[in-house]
Amino acid sequence: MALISDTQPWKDLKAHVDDINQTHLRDLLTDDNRCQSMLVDFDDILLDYSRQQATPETIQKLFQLAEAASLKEKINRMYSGEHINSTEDRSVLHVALRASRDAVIQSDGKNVVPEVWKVLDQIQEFSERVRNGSWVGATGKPLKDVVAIGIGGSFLGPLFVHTALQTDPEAIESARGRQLRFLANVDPIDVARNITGLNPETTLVVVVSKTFTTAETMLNARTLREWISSALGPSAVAKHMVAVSTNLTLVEKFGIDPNNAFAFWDWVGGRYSVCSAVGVLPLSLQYGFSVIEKFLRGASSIDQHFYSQPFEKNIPVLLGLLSIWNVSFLGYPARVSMESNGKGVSIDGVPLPFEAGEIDFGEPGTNGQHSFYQLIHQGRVIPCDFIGVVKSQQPVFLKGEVVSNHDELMSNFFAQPDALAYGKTADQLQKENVSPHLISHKTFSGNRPSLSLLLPSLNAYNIGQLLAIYEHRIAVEGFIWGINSFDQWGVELGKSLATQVRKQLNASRTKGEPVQGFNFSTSTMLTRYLQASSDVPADLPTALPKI
Ligand SMILES: O=P(O)(O)OC[C@H]1O[C@H](O)[C@H](O)[C@@H](O)[C@@H]1O
Repeated sequence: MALISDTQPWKDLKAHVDDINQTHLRDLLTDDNRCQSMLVDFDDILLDYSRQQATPETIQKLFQLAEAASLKEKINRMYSGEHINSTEDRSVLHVALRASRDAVIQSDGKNVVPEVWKVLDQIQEFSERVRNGSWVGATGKPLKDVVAIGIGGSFLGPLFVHTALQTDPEAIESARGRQLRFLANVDPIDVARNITGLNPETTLVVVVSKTFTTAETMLNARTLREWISSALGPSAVAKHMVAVSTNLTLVEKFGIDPNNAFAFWDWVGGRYSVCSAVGVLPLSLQYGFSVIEKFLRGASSIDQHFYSQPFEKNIPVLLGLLSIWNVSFLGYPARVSMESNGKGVSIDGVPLPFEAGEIDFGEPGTNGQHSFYQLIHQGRVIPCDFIGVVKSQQPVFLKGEVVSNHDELMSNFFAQPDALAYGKTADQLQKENVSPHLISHKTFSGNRPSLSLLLPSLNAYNIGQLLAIYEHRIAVEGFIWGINSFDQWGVELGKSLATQVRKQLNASRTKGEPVQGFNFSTSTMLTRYLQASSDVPADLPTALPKI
């Protein structure tokens, strides 16, 4: 049960922090050989990590750490379907979701690729029938709008891809006349926002839930089932609701025809499920299967790259190692992560004596410049990823402007990393005749790490690549830290406490039972809430948003 922090390479890196603290990015960036060695080119994607607080020596030491953590073996074990998610005794095979039809990927002695393609073929067929109007709603009208109900991994991945594709020329063409909306939050306001302007007669609801038990999703699903059946009669549900789940028994119990259920498997983690029917079904309904197949191919290209490239040229490995360096050695707390790596114990349950996992935030375009960049330039040190695209999805040129609108955007992409790295010294400011009382305010320390990822464009294929790069980076970090990036026990406690509150609210409203079993603060709040909302009927009548 050795921890990675007990190994020599970890200790060497700890000692190396002092060397790095003597450097400044301003100086490191003058070394062209160093910078050249920190560029990686793959399939027209360019990674530049020269603005990391690292020297080639740091990178070598990180490779030694990777060796001590048996990174290559762990990657191989993932691809070969071993149960690396040990706390749930499961394989971790989201790479199989985008493998080519003839690939062989085993889980529990069985090649899973044919099952994957069976569902993909089913999605292709179904989405084409809906899109070409041969599958119609209960009143004979084509279903042009889709509401995908799901939360967490059953929402965020598909939303990311949808957001990126919405402005892609090919995707726009194939989505003409159609709408895709996502209903995640359980707030009734979100139901109201979602159904505004939609007609049940022309709407298809896709219920997306790995377990088919998530409280928010199931309540939203029952709400939209009511929305459909109160408008079109209960038999309309069969034509207007389909499901994506690993639990097909519960899908049937809910009242959805098993023929209209799209399966996936317990070897797909919720957060890694966008390439399963979770994402592929709603996105194919909106954009057509052929566009989404390109997205899968992009992800697959990174899967092969991650599996086969040596570490020096391996984008997800480099990103993962640099994250480890920033979080566990330089002590920077933020960057990009999802629930996967927010752990306090190793995969064997040993408390970690170092920080693992980062806090994730970001903004598209220059929105960040106008909100939180002040903090990252002069306040806390927060390593940044800048993701840029060479070719805009929607170029705009205005006569008389100095540059195109995309060039304007990209000016910031190129400038910000240098602003963070170099900063601005008091000396420079004096030379510019800045008044003495403003010098300290206008000084930028610089030496703030970032990395840049330049993609050729943002079409479905590149979106798939971007997704897979970030998925695999998380895995690399988890493999090195020795944590399980594939379970999420940390979200369970809140859910079970909510169950206790739900029971109390029901008992108080229906039987007038006093609030009990909670601490002083929660009891006071709950009592206040119940008193102030005593007009909520005990026996709930059906009432949908009046919008
Ligand atoms: O897809 P479902 O079973 O409804 O789960 C939805 C979400 O629930 C949990 O909170 C998990 O932490 C997420 O990983 C998951 O994506």
